[in-house]
Amino acid sequence: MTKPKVLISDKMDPQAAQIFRERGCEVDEITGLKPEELIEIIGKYDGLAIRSSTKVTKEIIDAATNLKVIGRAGIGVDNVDIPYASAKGIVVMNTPFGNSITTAEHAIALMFALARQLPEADASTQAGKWEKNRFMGVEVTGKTLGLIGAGNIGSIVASRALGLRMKVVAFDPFLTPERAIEMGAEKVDLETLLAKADFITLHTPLTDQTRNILSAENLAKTKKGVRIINCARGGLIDEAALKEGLESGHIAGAALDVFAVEPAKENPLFGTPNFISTPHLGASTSEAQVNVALQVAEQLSDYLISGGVTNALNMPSLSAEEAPKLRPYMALAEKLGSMIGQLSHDVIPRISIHTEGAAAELNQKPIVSAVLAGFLRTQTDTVNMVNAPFLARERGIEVREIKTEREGDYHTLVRVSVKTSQGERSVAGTLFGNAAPRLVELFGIKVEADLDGNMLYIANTDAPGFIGAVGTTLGEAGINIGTFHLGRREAGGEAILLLSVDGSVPQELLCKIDALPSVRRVTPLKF
Ligand SMILES: NC(=O)c1ccc[n+]([C@@H]2O[C@H](COP(=O)([O-])OP(=O)(O)OC[C@H]3O[C@@H](n4cnc5c(N)ncnc54)[C@H](O)[C@@H]3O)[C@@H](O)[C@H]2O)c1
Ligand SMILES: O=C(O)[C@H](O)COP(=O)(O)O
Repeated sequence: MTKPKVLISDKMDPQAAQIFRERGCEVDEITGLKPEELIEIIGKYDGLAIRSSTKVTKEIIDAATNLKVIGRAGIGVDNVDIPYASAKGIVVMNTPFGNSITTAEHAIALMFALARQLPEADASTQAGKWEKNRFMGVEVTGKTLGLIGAGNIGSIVASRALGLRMKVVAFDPFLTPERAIEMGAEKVDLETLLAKADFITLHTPLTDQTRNILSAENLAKTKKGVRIINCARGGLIDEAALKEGLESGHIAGAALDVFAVEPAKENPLFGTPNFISTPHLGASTSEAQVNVALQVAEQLSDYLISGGVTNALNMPSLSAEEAPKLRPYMALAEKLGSMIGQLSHDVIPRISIHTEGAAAELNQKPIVSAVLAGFLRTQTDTVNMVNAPFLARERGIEVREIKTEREGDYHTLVRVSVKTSQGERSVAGTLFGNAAPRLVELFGIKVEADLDGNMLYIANTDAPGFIGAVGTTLGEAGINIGTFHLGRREAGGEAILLLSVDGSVPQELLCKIDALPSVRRVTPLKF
């Protein structure tokens, strides 16, 4: 097996490269690439490991013809076009916890820097001024800290603030009252937070809802003398309005680690009184960088080597332990999806995936994605497990999942049904020896077959001489039959024949078979 190739395109702890190599990947570390340089080389890589500097745009993704996975050593993935990566079937992962403590500590550090004007005091003292009377600070004890966003980082900030004897109020529409109590924070609406907080710290992602959450209008609602910290994302604060607030003295201080445009080599806020900045250092401690580098390398190599999926933003998780157990089911699911796709000539508004027995005890998401991938591959060859649910949604296909834990006729069974204009049609399969996918039922007729290579599906009326006629027709055309599987609803009634053949069957021969007495329909299949 050729080794998967990974590119590390942002500065990362050297342990990342070491892990990739130990786990069986080839790795190149090339940082500081311009977009056109990345486009030039990305085509040869299976995996891409990044931080926030590499922007994974549509153009990069289009050039990444072999790319299977993008791993963000960190939290924010706003530098990756996830919808486009999903549409192209590329898994996007991040490391959601590795740098949270470090970033929370940076927010607390900036809060103290603001409270005691540390950067200005340092600059003045080192300039030999000894301005003891110029720098009058404020205590944080007893003050109210307003958290906008109370997820991983926000909740760690809350715990540190409580240790400093601050009161914490939190605005987060997704924060449950129970979780707020557990955090020791008071859940409030944004208006209340703006009115009450002495310090405001932001910890949300940048979304359509959070963009400019501290707009000019909202900044005007803050308490006079408020101090604002942003270690989350540029774009959450209206920078021009912040500058005005600082200049007017309504805002007593602001500390930004992140900016609307990065790298922020120029920014109107620079030089404003009581303004402190750091160059997106929230995650920059040796501890956090080791954490995220190890995690991203482990996650990417797991995916590339064994199919394990952890912390993916566009695909269900699948642990490296689960992957070997699920792999034969995914193969079965994909074959069943493909079979029903190849045999459906209608618009399909609904697909139902029913698992029974052992299959029902497994993680259903990968099985469902595999069915959809198999089904949609008959319509597009750019589909895979990542983009299949997305494409199905785009095509208006309703997807239903049904589980029956008790066993039926088989110890384990996956059934795929589609709604057609003629009603519900289904195929079902099991695993032989817990490993080999096998069809056991087709359109309500029991028939056992391995679904492999080139096959022919023939629907016929059960009649003597039919099998011989098919064999002779294929034989005369020099087509060898590999396997032969028969099923029928009742003697003399609806029947099916599934054949595996060595090589594809040309159209004229299909027409000849179609013209044989008692044949109702013939369809070539490919697995
Ligand atoms: N400066 C840095 O170097 C650095 C380092 C790590 C993370 N970050 C950034 O910090 C941010 C927070 O990270 P996290 O790990 O805590 O994320 P998280 O997903 O754990 O928490 C985000 C919280 O924001 C809340 N939220 C979402 N929409 C909201 C809205 N409209 N109003 C209020 N709250 C809303 C969510 O409910 C969630 O609780 C992310 O943007 C991340 O990229 C920055
Ligand atoms: O979202 C994150 O994890 C932070 O913004 C860290 O970014 P960085 O890896 O570029 O320091």
